[in-house]
Amino acid sequence: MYRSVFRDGLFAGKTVIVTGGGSGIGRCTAHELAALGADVALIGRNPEKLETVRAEIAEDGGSAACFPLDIREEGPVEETVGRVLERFGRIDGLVNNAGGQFPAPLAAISLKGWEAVVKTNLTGGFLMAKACFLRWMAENGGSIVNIVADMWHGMPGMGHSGAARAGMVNFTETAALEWAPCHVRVNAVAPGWIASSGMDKYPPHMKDTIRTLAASVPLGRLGLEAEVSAAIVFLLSPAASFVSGSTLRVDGAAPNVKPNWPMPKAKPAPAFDGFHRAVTPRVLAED
Ligand SMILES: CCCCCCC/C=C/C(=O)SCCNC(=O)CCNC(=O)[C@H](O)C(C)(C)COP(=O)(O)OP(=O)(O)OC[C@H]1O[C@@H](n2cnc3c(N)ncnc32)[C@H](O)[C@@H]1OP(=O)(O)O
Ligand SMILES: NC(=O)C1=CN([C@@H]2O[C@H](COP(=O)(O)OP(=O)(O)OC[C@H]3O[C@@H](n4cnc5c(N)ncnc54)[C@H](OP(=O)(O)O)[C@@H]3O)[C@@H](O)[C@H]2O)C=CC1
Repeated sequence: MYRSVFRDGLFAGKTVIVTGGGSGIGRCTAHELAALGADVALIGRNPEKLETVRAEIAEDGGSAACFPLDIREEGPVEETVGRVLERFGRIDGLVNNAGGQFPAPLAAISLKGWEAVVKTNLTGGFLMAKACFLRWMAENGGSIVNIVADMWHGMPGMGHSGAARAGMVNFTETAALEWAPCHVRVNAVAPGWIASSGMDKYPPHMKDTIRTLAASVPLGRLGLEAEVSAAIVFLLSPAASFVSGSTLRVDGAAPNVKPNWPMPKAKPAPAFDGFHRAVTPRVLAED
């Protein structure tokens, strides 16, 4: 009889860390994993949000524990990964989901703001992955899923975050290569425009801009948190046992839908001048 890989208890006896597990896509992913039998380690800065999700999971009969942490701090990251191991005895999966940004034009981003975003979306994911690898996965295998966003060809207002996400895609591909001999798979999920609770933090005019983007998405709407979680869970699971180094877009076929945030007015681009004409190949310069 054929036994499908997709079955109840798919994650029974497994432990998965979900960063940013106290809200939005992370919360939804934590619920999905717990419903499939995983012990879930919830990470985020706000202990109350984590505790709410832990209690929701417990009420559904699942298993979760809270580990308040700012993923940008190396010492606390290592200490927290150690505490997850003490609590659950193993780490089979890591979902590097914690992240975010404040939409702002590049010229308005201070060094402090740039570093806050890049450390959240790139450095923190690296620290978490490295700690899980060194403390457990190098010896026992595992699966890591990094949440990014498809902004690597540029996105107005998201320069800090886009640079970090592009870096995270490269990190994903490099870690997949370096850690393959240890049976550690590393993939990324790139959500498009998702109607998540994370968007609640954006100012009203930006939320309005995002709502209007729905019409430009080929599938005709914003995505749902659960639609991103389903992709994350697939990549974590044995169903993806030959998938590593991939970035899976979950965006309704909308990699190029860019927001029209209020940005400084552009000056017209300079015209083709004499200097350029002098160095332009003859065939192009004839007229
Ligand atoms: C087709 C593909 C589509 C892809 C679409 C992608 C769309 C993405 C959507 C999402 O990601 S939705 C939800 C994600 N959640 C959030 O974004 C949460 C909100 N953001 C944050 O919490 C922060 O941005 C953070 C960096 C993630 C958290 O860092 P931290 O708490 O350390 O930040 P702050 O203390 O608030 O600020 C630090 C520093 O940053 C500067 N700054 C903050 N806001 C602005 C701003 N609006 N403009 C310019 N600079 C800003 C500022 O210098 C702060 O320093 P000080 O004020 O303390 O000097
Ligand atoms: N919604 C969307 O359209 C898209 C979202 N994404 C990305 O998906 C991920 C989830 O987003 P979403 O659920 O929408 O938004 P949320 O804001 O709900 O989720 C972000 C989570 O990250 C946590 N977090 C932020 N900074 C840190 C930190 N330094 N250390 C630990 N935890 C941190 C937050 O918790 P706390 O504040 O308590 O620390 C929060 O729970 C993010 O990386 C986001 O950028 C990507 C593309 C599109």
